[in-house]
Amino acid sequence: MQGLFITIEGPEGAGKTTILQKLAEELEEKKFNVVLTREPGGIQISEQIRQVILDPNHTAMDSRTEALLYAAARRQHLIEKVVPALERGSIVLCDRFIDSSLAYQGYARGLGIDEIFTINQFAIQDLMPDKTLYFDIEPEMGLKRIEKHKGREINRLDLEELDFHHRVREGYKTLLKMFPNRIVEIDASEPFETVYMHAKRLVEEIIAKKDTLRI
Ligand SMILES: Nc1ncnc2c1ncn2[C@@H]1O[C@H](COP(=O)(O)OP(=O)(O)OP(=O)(O)O)[C@@H](O)[C@H]1O
Ligand SMILES: Cc1cn([C@H]2C[C@H](O)[C@@H](COP(=O)(O)O)O2)c(=O)[nH]c1=O
Repeated sequence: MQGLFITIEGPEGAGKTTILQKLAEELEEKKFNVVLTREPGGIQISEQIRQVILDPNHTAMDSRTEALLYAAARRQHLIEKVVPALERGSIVLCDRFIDSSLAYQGYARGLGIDEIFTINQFAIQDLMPDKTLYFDIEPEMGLKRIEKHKGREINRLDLEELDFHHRVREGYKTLLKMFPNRIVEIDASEPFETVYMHAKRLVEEIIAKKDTLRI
């Protein structure tokens, strides 16, 4: 495909959404076609699935149901939004993708990284990101940031115990070892400008390797 598929990953409150928004604005100013989107969500059907998954009242949700719902939301979002954008030659910046399922459901919930990869393979049919930026942060620091973030809804996964959030981070560390060529780590505990400049430099390097992207 003509475009570039970049995903951004990390525990809660790492700064993914804020940095992606700024990056997208700057790339658009430089005349790139950018599609900024998120998972679960990004299109109507997947946003509705998101509400079901993340509703804090849904405490009875089974872990496998949760994993399948994330994969279903991913499938629809990929087919309706990501693939057409890549075919048009856009840069797709996606806030979370398959690695979230591998870290949260596969590792932290204990369902198994390989098992979760298999059900997701049915959903994505080999369409993996070109590059993934992993924002690393201590869960305590990330959770403190989202507590302070006015207007940020607290969802069902935010409410998991601290141990769960530590396992999520361990899960991501495992993925870094499994996919060393695709996933690159950024220290997200640094001040905002430092994290932003690091992410921006990496994205510019990725773009420079692909010369078909400018409008
Ligand atoms: N490097 C930083 N230092 C301090 N605060 C930050 C930094 N980056 C982002 N923030 C602030 O932390 C809060 C959470 O940021 P953001 O929503 O971007 O995180 P996130 O990784 O998308 O979180 P989640 O995945 O849980 O939605 C926001 O209030 C944001 O302004
Ligand atoms: C895609 C995906 C996400 N999750 C979790 C990670 C977060 O706790 C929420 C999404 O909230 P955010 O504010 O948009 O970051 O869902 C997951 O467990 N598995 C996934 O595949």
